[in-house]
Amino acid sequence: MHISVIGSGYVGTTVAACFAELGHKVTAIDIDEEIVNTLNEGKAPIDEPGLEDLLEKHVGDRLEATTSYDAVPESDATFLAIGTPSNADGSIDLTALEAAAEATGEALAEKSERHLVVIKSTVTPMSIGDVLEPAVHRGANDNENIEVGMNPEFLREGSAVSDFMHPDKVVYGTRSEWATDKLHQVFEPLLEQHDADIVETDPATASMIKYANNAFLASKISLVNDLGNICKEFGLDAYEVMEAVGLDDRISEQFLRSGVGWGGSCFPKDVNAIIAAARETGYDPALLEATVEVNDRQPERMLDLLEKHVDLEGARIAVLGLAFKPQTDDIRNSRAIPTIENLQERGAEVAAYDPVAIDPMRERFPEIEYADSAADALADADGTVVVTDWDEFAALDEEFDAMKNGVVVDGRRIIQRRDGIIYEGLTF
Ligand SMILES: NC(=O)c1ccc[n+]([C@@H]2O[C@H](COP(=O)([O-])OP(=O)(O)OC[C@H]3O[C@@H](n4cnc5c(N)ncnc54)[C@H](O)[C@@H]3O)[C@@H](O)[C@H]2O)c1
Ligand SMILES: O=c1ccn([C@@H]2O[C@H](COP(=O)(O)OP(=O)(O)O[C@H]3O[C@H](CO)[C@@H](O)[C@H](O)[C@H]3O)[C@@H](O)[C@H]2O)c(=O)[nH]1
Repeated sequence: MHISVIGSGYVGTTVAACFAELGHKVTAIDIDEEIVNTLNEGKAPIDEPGLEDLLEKHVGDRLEATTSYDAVPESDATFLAIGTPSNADGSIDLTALEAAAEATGEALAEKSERHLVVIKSTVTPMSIGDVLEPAVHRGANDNENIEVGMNPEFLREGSAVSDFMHPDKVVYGTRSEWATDKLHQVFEPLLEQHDADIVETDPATASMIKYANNAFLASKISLVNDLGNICKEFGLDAYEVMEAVGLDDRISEQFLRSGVGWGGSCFPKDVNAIIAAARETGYDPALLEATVEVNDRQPERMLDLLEKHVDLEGARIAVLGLAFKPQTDDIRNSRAIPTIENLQERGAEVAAYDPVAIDPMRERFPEIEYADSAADALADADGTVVVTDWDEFAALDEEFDAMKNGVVVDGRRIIQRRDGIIYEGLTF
């Protein structure tokens, strides 16, 4: 099949490269010329394990990038993977996606065969029928050959390629059997090599499945953090407790790591978006609001623990980890951001370190010190907070001896306890 993928960010680039790996011919379309040029050199515009290998293999052969929508009508199906950021009130901003949907429609106005336009972006259920379908049809001058479907994406950053190639489920949100068959043709090569559940439903339900998935996972972590805070008050180790709880199949051992909370480009945006969409109907989503509240409190709790040992006014505090999770340089909604802000409010001087995410954080906080290594950040520090669970932090040992005052507050349970440090786990 020939597939056009509109938007070459985290999702679009991964999807385009993986579709090519599955044997499809792919045209990746983005309005950003720099991204398009990078892709056409066989390089990845984002840092994801395995992505560049796929691009090197397929660019110039099955995969091509362009800023033009000309290839859209020549393709058999079009996937839209455009960002859906948050508005100030938490609702999603559909401006960029709506523009791309309309441009896709325009490119398909004269097409005489049926064509499926698939929303890959995360969008609230009502926005498909209310905004995106009308945008595609408006652009296409109501060409009746054009149909819109929804295929939510569940990949995680840091393991995007592997997650895409090994999904638990593939969701087809369509309005016709023809569209379901078309989506199945796209995913057949993947499903031949990997056994995944197929969910066939309508577009609005498909998009709600995505929100319910993320809201559930974020709430699971917030619940574990709430229980973890209680464990800490009782002098108990939440990790020991949750390891046993996770043995219950109904709960599962995944996403039970308590600590400084969840960040990234999805959980905060998506939980707030579904809260905002629910409120618009008049419903009060009390549990999801608590999910956000517990998460917002964790960085402050970490600093309260630090302040039990160190007067933060004028103190030098090492912040280990800036990315929202390991294996990525993405700092969007990283827990490091409220941690640094909070340290600054309490009068501390910050010495920050991350193996890959210093450059993006420098744009957000140009005024703080960035160390070249964890050891440099720790040298002469009055205290340390651990925000991201990078493996290299687990290997730290005598580096702690260079601290002025060896207080370590571990927000991810990654640091080995040793003589010479005063260790405080956030929930253990
Ligand atoms: N990042 C993830 O891990 C992830 C996982 C699952 C779902 N999602 C969802 O997928 C969607 C995309 O997320 P992302 O992180 O890839 O976004 P992103 O911001 O990284 O990428 C979006 C891309 O779209 C391009 N673009 C904007 N307008 C365009 C237009 N009119 N035509 C062509 N290209 C255009 C931008 O230049 C950018 O490269 C969002 O709805 C997000 O919630 C993201
Ligand atoms: O037990 C855990 C697991 C995760 N986290 C934190 O949760 C956040 C999100 O982690 P993760 O889910 O691994 O990364 P994302 O790339 O944000 O992926 C989520 O968001 C994507 C975008 O919607 C979805 O596609 C994925 O299925 C969903 O896991 C990170 O800050 C993690 O540190 C914890 O605190 N404890």
